[in-house]
Amino acid sequence: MGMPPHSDHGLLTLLIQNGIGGLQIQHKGKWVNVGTHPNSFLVNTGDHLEILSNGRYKSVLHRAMVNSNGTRMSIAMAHGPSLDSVVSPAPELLVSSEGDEPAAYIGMKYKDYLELQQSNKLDRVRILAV
Ligand SMILES: O=C(O)CCC(=O)C(=O)O
Ligand SMILES: [Fe+2]
Repeated sequence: MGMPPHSDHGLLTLLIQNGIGGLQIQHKGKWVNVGTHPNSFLVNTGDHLEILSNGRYKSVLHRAMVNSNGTRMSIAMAHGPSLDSVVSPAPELLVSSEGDEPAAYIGMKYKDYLELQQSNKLDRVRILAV
């Protein structure tokens, strides 16, 4: 099964793949193939890690391509906060010895974020870019 370009919600996603490639990440504007390594997890950074870290860790834009070499199977395990948590940049990261750093993201309840992401309104674009 293929998947259109998106970034994951939550902090981190752990992905197990069956050895058939097809996952690609966007790096410097180009789609790059991700290899499959046996007995390993692939870890994707998610939107809420980007928000919490005030942009220090960017969520990765990725997609899954189908191919004729075999059936690709993967299991993705998302990890995020509780649904009622408001996620915003960590206050500790907004002050440093060099002065104040502006918050680059507004706070939003995780549940509301998921509803927005799942709605058809955004056509599965990267929600942080909206
Ligand atoms: O097919 C894949 O490995 C991608 C899965 C994925 O990106 C997701 O479930 O969010
Ligand atoms: Fe994903």
